[in-house]
Amino acid sequence: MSDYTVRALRPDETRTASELFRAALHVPPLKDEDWTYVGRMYQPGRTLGAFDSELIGTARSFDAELTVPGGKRLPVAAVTGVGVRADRTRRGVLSQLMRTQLADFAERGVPLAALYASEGPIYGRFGYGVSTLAHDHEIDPRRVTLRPEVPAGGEIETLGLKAALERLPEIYAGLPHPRPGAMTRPPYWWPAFERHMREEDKPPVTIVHSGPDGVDGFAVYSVQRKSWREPAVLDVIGLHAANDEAFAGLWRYLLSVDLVDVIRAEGRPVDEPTALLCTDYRVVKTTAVTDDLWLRLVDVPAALAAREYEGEPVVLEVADTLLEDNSGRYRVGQDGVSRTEAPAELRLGVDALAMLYLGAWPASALVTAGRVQAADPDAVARADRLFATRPSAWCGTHF
Ligand SMILES: CC(=O)SCCNC(=O)CCNC(=O)[C@H](O)C(C)(C)COP(=O)(O)OP(=O)(O)OC[C@H]1O[C@@H](n2cnc3c(N)ncnc32)[C@H](O)[C@@H]1OP(=O)(O)O
Repeated sequence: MSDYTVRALRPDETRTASELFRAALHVPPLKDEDWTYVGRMYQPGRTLGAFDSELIGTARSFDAELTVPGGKRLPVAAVTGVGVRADRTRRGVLSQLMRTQLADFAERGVPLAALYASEGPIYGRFGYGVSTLAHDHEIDPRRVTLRPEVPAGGEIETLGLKAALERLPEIYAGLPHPRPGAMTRPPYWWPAFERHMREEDKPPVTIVHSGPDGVDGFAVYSVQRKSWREPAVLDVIGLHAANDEAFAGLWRYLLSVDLVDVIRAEGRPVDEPTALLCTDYRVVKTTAVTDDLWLRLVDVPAALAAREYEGEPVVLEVADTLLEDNSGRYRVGQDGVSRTEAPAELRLGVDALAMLYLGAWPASALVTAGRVQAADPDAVARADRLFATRPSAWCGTHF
């Protein structure tokens, strides 16, 4: 028996939860003036607290939608704000918070949950798997020459902080986000973005791209230089483009900003062709390949049925120790998904299923790593084809 309880927090308790979470991340508590807007990111009823004599752990979530292969958007519970007090870790507090949270998502019929992980070993045990990957790039802009066929791009408008905060929610919502893993940005997301924008020493700059049909892309960046003796770094905080002209136009601008020694663009899609814009492919260095979004299939049959597939069917046997209703065999094919009594061809945990689901990992790689067991070796190539996706999965909305 645990000597603590877990319950949903009242609105007047969320600031204490924020302080606990920030302390767990080694950052100071928010000032009163910041809390006035940051407090708005707490969706009512969605912050859990673990208590013994006082609050010792917390986790929260907010509602959004996630694009799945084929283009449908499914409800997703975006999980964040997870922290346990340093003097109460490794005694099961997070596990209890995660179990309570997942049971709540399942009861409310939310098919997916997702998060960004602070560390790799934490969330697999709760059924989350790395379902999108990202590249970190570093570019020396002085060495870049764009290839002659790169589109000219359209008009660029620069927005100050106030205008950016007012206009970006609508601009983001108006762009197509076709990649599997793309997420909507509901009102509960934007206060954290505002906090990030206000936190920077040098206020970030927003540029908006317009083509013949109006606004079709934007980027947010900031330039940091510790002293005049040190290199100036332009950090691309976000870049979303609806078409090739907008992608080229935004990069043309970023590459032309003066007094910049290094451009860093972290967390970009793995198939984004930034290097292909340049005459010298090597000037765009990939400095890291990282996990982007971790996904959890809360309702396996609903989530499997919502995406599209191509090719011959496979029979998967899924094991889910936390949400037992998900366990069982599924025939997955381009003609649909159904539960089946047919023999299992591939066996996997619900965390490995999340890694397959958006197409980030081929089934064959998961078999090689022992994450999927192939009862029928022929099924591996079929699963590779069935779950493959283009363009590559990417979320690009950190929370
Ligand atoms: C989505 C987000 O918000 S990401 C931010 C997550 N928060 C942080 O990283 C803040 C700092 N860390 C913490 O607050 C805590 O250490 C937490 C939340 C990561 C873990 O909380 P705990 O209450 O210690 O986790 P709990 O005791 O339930 O651990 C469950 C299991 O996970 C393991 N585990 C938990 N955290 C870690 C970790 N960081 N590294 C490796 N293993 C871990 C435990 O050893 C335990 O394993 P076992 O079941 O085999 O014994």
